[in-house]
Amino acid sequence: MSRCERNRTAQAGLAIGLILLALVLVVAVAAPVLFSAQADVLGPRFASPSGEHLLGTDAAGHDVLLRSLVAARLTVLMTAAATAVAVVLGVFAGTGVWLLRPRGRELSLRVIDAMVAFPGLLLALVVAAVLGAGAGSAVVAIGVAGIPYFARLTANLAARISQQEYVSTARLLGVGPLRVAVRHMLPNMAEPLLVLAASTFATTLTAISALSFVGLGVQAPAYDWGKLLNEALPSLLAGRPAQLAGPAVLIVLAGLGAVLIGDGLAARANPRAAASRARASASAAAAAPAGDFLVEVRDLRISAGDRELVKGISFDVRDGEVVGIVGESGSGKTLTAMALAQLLPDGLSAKAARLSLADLDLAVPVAPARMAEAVSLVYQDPGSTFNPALRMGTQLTEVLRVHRRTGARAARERIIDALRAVRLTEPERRMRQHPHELSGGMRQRAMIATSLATQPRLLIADEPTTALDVTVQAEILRELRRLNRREGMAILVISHDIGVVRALCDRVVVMYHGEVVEEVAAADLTVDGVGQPYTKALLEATPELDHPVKEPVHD
Ligand SMILES: Nc1ncnc2c1ncn2[C@@H]1O[C@H](COP(=O)(O)OP(=O)(O)OP(=O)(O)O)[C@@H](O)[C@H]1O
Repeated sequence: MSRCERNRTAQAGLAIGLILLALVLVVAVAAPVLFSAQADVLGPRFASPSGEHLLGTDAAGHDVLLRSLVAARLTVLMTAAATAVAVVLGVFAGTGVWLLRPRGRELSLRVIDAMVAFPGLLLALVVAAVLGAGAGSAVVAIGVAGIPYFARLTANLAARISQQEYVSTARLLGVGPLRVAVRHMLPNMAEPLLVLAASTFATTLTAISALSFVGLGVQAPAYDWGKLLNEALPSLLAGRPAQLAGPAVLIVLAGLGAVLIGDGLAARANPRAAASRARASASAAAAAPAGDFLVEVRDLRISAGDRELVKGISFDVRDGEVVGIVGESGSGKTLTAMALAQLLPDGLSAKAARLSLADLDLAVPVAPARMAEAVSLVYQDPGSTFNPALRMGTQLTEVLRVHRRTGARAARERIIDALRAVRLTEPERRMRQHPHELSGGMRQRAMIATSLATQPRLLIADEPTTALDVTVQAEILRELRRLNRREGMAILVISHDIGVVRALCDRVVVMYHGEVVEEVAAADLTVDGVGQPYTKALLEATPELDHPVKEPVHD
């Protein structure tokens, strides 16, 4: 079956699932109102199916069909409650795990893994036995047994989403972990959590019914489908299966509906396609600005355990200067920038003889609010820079609202001004749009605008044009250069493309295998001007850009 056919089948399944579950819900709502009294009327015992009693009667003389329909409400309520316990507490636990420090997180994940490996129904039986038989304890027991599954999924999703650039951006902006979790992470987990919730509804239904069937769930005179199955057992053994049919068919229909909905939702889940990459190129000349060192890096070493990834590099950035770090993939450019932004991934450690930004000592943890004032980041992929679940306006104004305590209206006006400054068209409309409604170039302009909002001393641009269409690249580079001139803000540009850094930068640091091999003025970036064979090879592999970036700036 082709992928397209599979998708169509899943969508048809979703529609059937929704219809089935809707029917069960209608029965659950209406049947107790319409048939409660009739379902309690006693007729002949063990009557066979007939026009009067379509599925016959039970040992006490109750109409089996009416009791099955009436039992829908209690069964669905218990199932929904137990599912809600599993979802809410599981998501809470999984998010909490992500908020812990790495060691606590690791330990908690191992505990969750062990609980997932423990059979859920066995755990539920233990909990139900401890709490005593009853509908309430069945809900708690089955709900508790479901918690580890949601906790593990949430923790795994949180680990993945926390690597997204919009989360790093929020962290750099000083947004607290709880707010990051609630605003930026949970909305992006909704889809997989919904899929798991739908299939959990089905397993919870059978588990709740199983508990009532073995006598640990609903107690007489109340009844759910599991209890009706229990009562039908003697009839089944006596060769009268009809009594079983009502609850059994309804359990299957409700469970099938939930499973089909889960499958349909899973098929609709549409993982974001990786952005296509293109290469930029450029040419021109620039004057090297002078001034005090804004950034000082001395003997910076970044390690993963005992593996050294950045091996004692040193360089400086002056106030107002545009410095490029160039080198092939894996040479340590991004890690160097992340060390400067204090955003190194877990498991990596940095030490340096000196690592400073203006008066901030970056070798020790700096309060996020101060970091947010000092550094801004522009990432490679403008598609993943923004949270897809939030409107542009909400996220663009976040930095001002969190740090400057700026009111919503004033923050909006400032950001609209900033969007105008980076020449984004129709800024008011953009604020109302979601990230996917903007082109890559627009999103990158918006990112640059928001990174200017705190008037940072240093802007780190990590491959700012790599993911953009080739026609947009030169525009964005020109925009960065213009802002550098106008705002006097220093920029550290990370790129594997020597053409980009030559076009944009005053000075270039060339990295190779975690070391600085050469530092050279951008004006000297010619095959004859550089000293190292590695830099020459990079230059020889670089095409020229048609449009100059360092054109005069007229503002
Ligand atoms: N979290 C991590 N744990 C372990 N190793 C890592 C981690 N992040 C990066 N590395 C390794 O560190 C080295 C430098 O990575 P870095 O991302 O700084 O390279 P880069 O020069 O920016 O490359 P690219 O242009 O591909 O992003 C690479 O070998 C990479 O595999």
